Amino acid sequence: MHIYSINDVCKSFNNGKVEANKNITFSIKRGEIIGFLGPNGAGKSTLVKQMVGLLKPDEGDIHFYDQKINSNPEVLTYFLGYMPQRIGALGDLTASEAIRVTCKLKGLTNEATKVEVKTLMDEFDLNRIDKRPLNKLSGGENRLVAFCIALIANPEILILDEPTDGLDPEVRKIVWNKIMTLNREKNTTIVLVTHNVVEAERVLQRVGLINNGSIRAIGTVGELKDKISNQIKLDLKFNAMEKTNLINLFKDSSIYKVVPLDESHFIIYCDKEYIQSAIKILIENIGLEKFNDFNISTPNLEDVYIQLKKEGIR
Ligand SMILES: Nc1ncnc2c1ncn2[C@@H]1O[C@H](COP(=O)(O)OP(=O)(O)OP(=O)(O)O)[C@@H](O)[C@H]1O
Repeated sequence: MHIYSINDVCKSFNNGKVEANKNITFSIKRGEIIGFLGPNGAGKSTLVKQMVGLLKPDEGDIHFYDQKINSNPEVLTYFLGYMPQRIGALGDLTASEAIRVTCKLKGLTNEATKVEVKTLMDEFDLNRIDKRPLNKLSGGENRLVAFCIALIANPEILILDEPTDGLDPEVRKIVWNKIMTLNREKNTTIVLVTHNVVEAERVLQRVGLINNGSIRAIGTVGELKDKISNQIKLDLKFNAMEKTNLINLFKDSSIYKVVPLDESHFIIYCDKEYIQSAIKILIENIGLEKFNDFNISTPNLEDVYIQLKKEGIR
């Protein structure tokens, strides 16, 4: 049975001017780790806010097991841990106070609350920042507390909106490890939003790529990579003066897809059989001496993401 079923969900803002989610449909099985990737403003947070009952879909419906949550989000309270992008309401409390209050809201006894506060404060080394309220902590510290709050009472499903955003590499590793351990040992279902494609590729079992409010592709990391498996990638860094030259060289081609990352950094994607001619074109028209870096590789999930973001997957 699916833990979540999302059917044809649409959500817009500003009297329909901003279509944040358009006909979103997918389901989630118990014990999955699924993540949503997409550029800023793609509609990821809007989607998870509807899944946790903070927003109501304009159209379509969301079921948690067999319960429709559009009109009855309370059913989620005991099953769900949610980490929002920003902690607003608890900002005047310290980490331990915020954890304690959330334990009480979740119905834990005094004794269980005491144990939970101590366990989380110790596990994530939060005692060192417990003198200041959450709104006086750094962005990363604040997000770590938000992550801990989502873990309270060992929920069956965790919905995490950019859990590692702003965390330093060491803490990021701790958070990803915790996510994987909970999934492996307690079969916790994890739904997350992230911009970190490289880390996501290691952790996620299924990925949904969202752009302009729609799911553009959803599947296992392998399935998404298969969409571009016959491609090869040329990563070029060169003198910015050559930018126009390079764009003009390939602008009428349906064989080469040129993606600018910045003024002097470009990626060219093409099917494997065309790579030699791409190199020939570059050498003859620009010259090897103009390139600061030149790298050929097979594409990874990040490339699926880059292509989706810039132009859409072919
Ligand atoms: N409460 C709101 N009122 C008006 N517009 C909104 C509201 N919430 C979101 N939007 C708009 O809906 C679109 C989708 O926003 P959303 O926050 O879901 O994107 P996102 O993919 O989570 O972006 P990011 O990666 O930047 O967090 C954006 O254009 C955003 O400006």
